[in-house]
Amino acid sequence: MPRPARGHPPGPGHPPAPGHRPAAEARRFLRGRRRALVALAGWSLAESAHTFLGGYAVARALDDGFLAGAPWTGTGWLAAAAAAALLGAPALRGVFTGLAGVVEPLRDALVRRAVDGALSAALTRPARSADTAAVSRVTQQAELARDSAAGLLLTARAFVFTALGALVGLAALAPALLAVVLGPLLLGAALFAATLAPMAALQRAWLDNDEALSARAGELAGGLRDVAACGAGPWMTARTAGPVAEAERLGIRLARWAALRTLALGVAGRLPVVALLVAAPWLLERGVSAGALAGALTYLLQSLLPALHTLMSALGTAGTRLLVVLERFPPSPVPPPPAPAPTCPPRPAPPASPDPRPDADARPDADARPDPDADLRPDTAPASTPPPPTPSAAPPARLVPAAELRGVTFAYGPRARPVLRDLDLVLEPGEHLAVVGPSGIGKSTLVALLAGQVDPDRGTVLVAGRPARPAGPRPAGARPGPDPRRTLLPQQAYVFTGTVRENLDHLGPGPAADSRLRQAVEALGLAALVDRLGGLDAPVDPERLSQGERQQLALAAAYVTPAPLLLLDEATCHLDPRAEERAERALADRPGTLVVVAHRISSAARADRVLLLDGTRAVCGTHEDLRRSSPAYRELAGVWEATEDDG
Ligand SMILES: Nc1ncnc2c1ncn2[C@@H]1O[C@H](COP(=O)(O)OP(=O)(O)OP(=O)(O)O)[C@@H](O)[C@H]1O
Repeated sequence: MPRPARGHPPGPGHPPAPGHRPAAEARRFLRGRRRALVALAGWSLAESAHTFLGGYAVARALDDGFLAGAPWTGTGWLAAAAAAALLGAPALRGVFTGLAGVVEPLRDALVRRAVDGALSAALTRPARSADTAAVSRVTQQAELARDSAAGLLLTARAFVFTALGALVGLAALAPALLAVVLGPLLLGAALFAATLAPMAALQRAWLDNDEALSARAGELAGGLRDVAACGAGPWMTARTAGPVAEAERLGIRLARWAALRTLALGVAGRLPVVALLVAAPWLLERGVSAGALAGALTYLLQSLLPALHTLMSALGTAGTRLLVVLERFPPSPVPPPPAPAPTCPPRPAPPASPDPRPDADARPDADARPDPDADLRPDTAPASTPPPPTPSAAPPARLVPAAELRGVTFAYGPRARPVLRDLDLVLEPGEHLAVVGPSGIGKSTLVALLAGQVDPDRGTVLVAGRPARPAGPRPAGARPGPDPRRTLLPQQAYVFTGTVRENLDHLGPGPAADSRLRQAVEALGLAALVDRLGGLDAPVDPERLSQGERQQLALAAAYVTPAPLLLLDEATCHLDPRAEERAERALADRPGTLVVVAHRISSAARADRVLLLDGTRAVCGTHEDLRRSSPAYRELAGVWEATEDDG
């Protein structure tokens, strides 16, 4: 039977994980590749020899050769420059080999991380739809990251070593040349560097907004026909106007920064040449030769400026792209820091009033059928069991909590991601709690912990002050059967071939009085059904009951039981909203504590408090509190309201 439609807040495709710092991780990665980087630097140094010779040979060819009337000497210097360029080829080959030693492991690491992330998400949250984006991360995005990193590394080292060769060459020709060229060069580089961080931040914001816009457009596109039929165009426009305006605003800001970056390129690329030409007479006066001036121009125009231009473009495009792509990969699988303990503390203590159950500590007689109210006393340990862990934080005047989770962490397996982490929850006697959250988030797991079906990996689960799942063998003389402290109703109602009476009182410790059964039938609105079946002693054929009727009988049985804690895990999912409301109100009014895994907003709104599970975060409060303070709850409530309206 399909479960009722439920949703969880849509989010951007794969937003960067909080605390995910690709730049820091990149530094760590590079530190681990020192040998490959040193090889790359060595080959780059060899390659930079031809940069040095490029300008120096031109200067010598002019000063010692062509201008000095020795053309063969000049030709010899030019031939030496050409030979250096040819000898640079093996060095270039070495550069690419060194580069592969850095970027191929990067690609492998990213692929591994994407596969690990997708597999662990699939194992821990199988209920979620498949992470199809992982395919793109394993193929295209990993390639993109590898190519961008290679381009960036190649141009960065080309610039560093070209600049080294050129600056050494300028200093060798005439130190005065350096004084003229260095100022504008550094000014342009500083201007460019200043644009990097703001542009990266803007590009990231632009991308996030773009993803949010596509998600919203996708959401709305699915209902276009209904939007047109209902005349909801203006509403739809209002829903998308925000991201569209934001895209425009970010686009304009990006364009402004791009203009500043172009200016920086102009300053760094053209100003040194202009400065050299303007300063030429001054340089000549100081004994700088015509050949040295021509050599300096060769350094600028042929080596330094192209390298600078390539570096700036690469940083601006490949650099930003790399940063953004890396953010799409799940962070490295280091154990996540413990999440701030999500707490659901007890409700404020009621004003000092006498305990309505004066002998709350008295153990009900195990064999006699106690009156309903007496049955709801917190069940204390029999004398033969070890003393319960005392909830030491509880002030003396407070009742023993109906149930308590302290720092509970639980995972379905030693290597699985925890479903619940460091969860604190205190349920007061008589309280009505609704547990909500997206599919597969851990609501049933929480109920299973309270029902003592599973043990927490860390932390404590207490029911009526004692471990939810008592350790060790059953004390001698203790009656077998369900734990009298709680009753769990799962989604699939248990109704068996027997009489109506047997189906109603099988959860209790013994036969229930007729008056109690009739009270349950009345409270749950089952009179018509019981009459149709032929009364309390009529036989029940479960096959001839609807799913809703089976759930109603099971809910009536829970009403009859004296268990002080009732756990409903979607036990009303086959009831219509009115029948669900009637059942929940009846069970909440019955003395005892009620925990309901809710699948309708109306069900959550009825509860005293709502616990919203949302990944490692959990928030708790009244329906109104959460509506005000929790965007995730508002989103969930919105989806439910839409579903209920449709229904
Ligand atoms: N027996 C199990 N073994 C392994 N994983 C499990 C088991 N039971 C549940 N899980 C996983 O634990 C996570 C929490 O499951 P749980 O049933 O508690 O979620 P839920 O919020 O109740 O979901 P739903 O609303 O869909 O019922 C899910 O990812 C689920 O696949």
